[in-house]
Amino acid sequence: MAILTDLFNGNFMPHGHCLLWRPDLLMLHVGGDALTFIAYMLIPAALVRLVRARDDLRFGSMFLMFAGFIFFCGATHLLGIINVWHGYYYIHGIVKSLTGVISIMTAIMLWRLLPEAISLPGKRQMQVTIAELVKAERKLAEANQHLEAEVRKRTAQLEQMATTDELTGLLSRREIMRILEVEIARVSRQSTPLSIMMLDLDHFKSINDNFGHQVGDTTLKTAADSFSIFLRKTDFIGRIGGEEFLIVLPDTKLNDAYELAERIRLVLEQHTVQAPSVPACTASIGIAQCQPADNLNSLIQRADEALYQAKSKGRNCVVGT
Ligand SMILES: Nc1nc2c(ncn2[C@@H]2O[C@H](COP(=O)(O)OP(=O)(O)OP(=O)(O)O)[C@@H](O)[C@H]2O)c(=O)[nH]1
Repeated sequence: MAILTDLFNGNFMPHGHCLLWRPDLLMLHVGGDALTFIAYMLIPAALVRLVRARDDLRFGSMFLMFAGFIFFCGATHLLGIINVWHGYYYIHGIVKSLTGVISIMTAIMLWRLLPEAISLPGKRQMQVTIAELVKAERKLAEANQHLEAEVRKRTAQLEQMATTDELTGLLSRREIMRILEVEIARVSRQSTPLSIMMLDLDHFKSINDNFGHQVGDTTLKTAADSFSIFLRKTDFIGRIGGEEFLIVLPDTKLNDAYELAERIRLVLEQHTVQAPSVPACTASIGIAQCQPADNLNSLIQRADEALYQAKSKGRNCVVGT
């Protein structure tokens, strides 16, 4: 209270040459310096916070120099207030000199950075660049989509090539064997019958030799078509060798497989005549029903043995085991 009274009655007069100061003049100077001091402490704090928060900030060291420079300016204003009542002119001088040094350094740094700062792209230029980037990105996404579609198409083609025999369109050897393995596993789980048919065209070599490879190819295709007519949707047929085919018949007992084989054999004779000069093609067929102890190899072997017997019996016949 005593200080406040002194302050306003004029007794608490400034130091030194300021003896003539009046209370209103004193308030004006002290108030102005105090506000400037507060602002000059808050600004560096904000700048330091900004630099610490944004590691991608350009000219971060310049911001820190500004922070230091403003801090020292604030310190001189603080000493300006203190020196009204005390005579710390020496300290004030040192702080002013430091402020001067850091101000000069900041100014030099600013001038050195100026060309780089001026050359930074402006807002409009940035907008143009962003628009170009967005356009390029869209084009890239389109190209990517196109590429993905192409890869999907090629993958489907490769899958098709791996599972299908190119000439006849039937399943490939690998695929029909894979299916047979699955069906054998199903037999042991569900105890349903499963039969297979091994079919080999007779004297096919002579067709090739007498009428050419192309006629041989056509015969193979026609034969494949004629087998397929008799098969159910649940049956599978594949080409497992040059003129050798394997038919997998789920849910089929040996007798039924035998009947089906006879029908296929008979129809083949009629279907494979391409021209009056080309003789009809016949087939020898070996069939086998899957037994509980069978695996892929043993089942195939039994059907193969039956086929061999059919060949030995004079061909164009069916043998079952
Ligand atoms: N045109 C054609 N011929 C093929 C193809 N694959 C294999 N061959 C031919 O099929 C013939 C098979 O001959 P062989 O193994 O002696 O059998 P085969 O003449 O039918 O005699 P058997 O089976 O004992 O009745 C060979 O001449 C092969 O060149 C093919 O994709 N196209």
